[in-house]
Amino acid sequence: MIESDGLTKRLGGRTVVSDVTFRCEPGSVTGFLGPNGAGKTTTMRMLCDLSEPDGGSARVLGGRYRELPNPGRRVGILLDAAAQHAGRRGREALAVSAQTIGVEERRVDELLTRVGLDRSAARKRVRQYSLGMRQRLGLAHALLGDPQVLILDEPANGLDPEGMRWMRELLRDFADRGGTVLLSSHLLREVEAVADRIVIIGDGKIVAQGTPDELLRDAGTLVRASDGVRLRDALAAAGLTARSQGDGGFLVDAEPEQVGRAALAGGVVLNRLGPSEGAGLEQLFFDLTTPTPEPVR
Ligand SMILES: Nc1ncnc2c1ncn2[C@@H]1O[C@H](COP(=O)(O)OP(=O)(O)OP(=O)(O)O)[C@@H](O)[C@H]1O
Repeated sequence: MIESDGLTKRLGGRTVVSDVTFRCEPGSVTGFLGPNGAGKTTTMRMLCDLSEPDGGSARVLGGRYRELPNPGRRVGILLDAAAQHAGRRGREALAVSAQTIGVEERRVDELLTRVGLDRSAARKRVRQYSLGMRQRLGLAHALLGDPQVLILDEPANGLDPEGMRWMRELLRDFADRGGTVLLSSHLLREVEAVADRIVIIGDGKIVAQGTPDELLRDAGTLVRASDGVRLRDALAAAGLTARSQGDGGFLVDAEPEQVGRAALAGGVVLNRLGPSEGAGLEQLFFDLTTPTPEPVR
């Protein structure tokens, strides 16, 4: 279990994480989704006690990370794959960590195989690794202590499509065995394919959270007319917030019935009216993380 309760952080004179609250349950993958600079890394650093919150609290497995007995055996963390010791060989780096947290050396080779680093890769120095290889090694570090919780910041960065699929399968399997996974990404597709729950952050604030289905249900109404200008005017007259989709279509922040009534009042003939499933999470993500939705003009 991971609990972020009102986490708040000020950096460089401004609030970069503001009142961030969410929970990640055992047996599930939670995707922490937001554009670059939204506050994902800062939040994760507070969860791992690498940064002191200015407000709120963070709990992992029921307590503060730093107060957990032998946290390396209970929580696997990958925050910055690029920051690993560049001068060490892959296997050596993992073996040092194993010794530090009291894990048998046998597990080092098991994990290298599990993350897809072969003998030749394991012998190379980390500075020769591509970002994708560093991610794999970072994940091996995170898994080394056979933890119950994984906290991973942009773990798919630098992986090719095959590598991303492999990562998703690994995380799915980890959660299916009862583990708790929190992974961040700025790419919706990556998160959508694996997450049971999605927490969307924009400009330091949680803008939406729920299962992918719940988020889609709340995504508004898609409406279209041959006369897009007239429809736009009718929506504006009803005071509805809408975003143009092109082709006379609009994504409206209201229920279909409200939108239908607005069109009727404006005498507009519609050729589509319904929940916005077709617009997908992509549009929702874009809308939610774009600071102010354009009003209809
Ligand atoms: N040490 C710092 N001093 C001042 N501002 C900072 C510092 N670290 C981060 N920030 C700012 O805080 C905001 C949130 O950054 P953060 O790295 O948490 O975002 P992110 O969602 O992880 O984005 P990315 O995917 O780009 O890493 C950004 O605007 C960033 O510029």
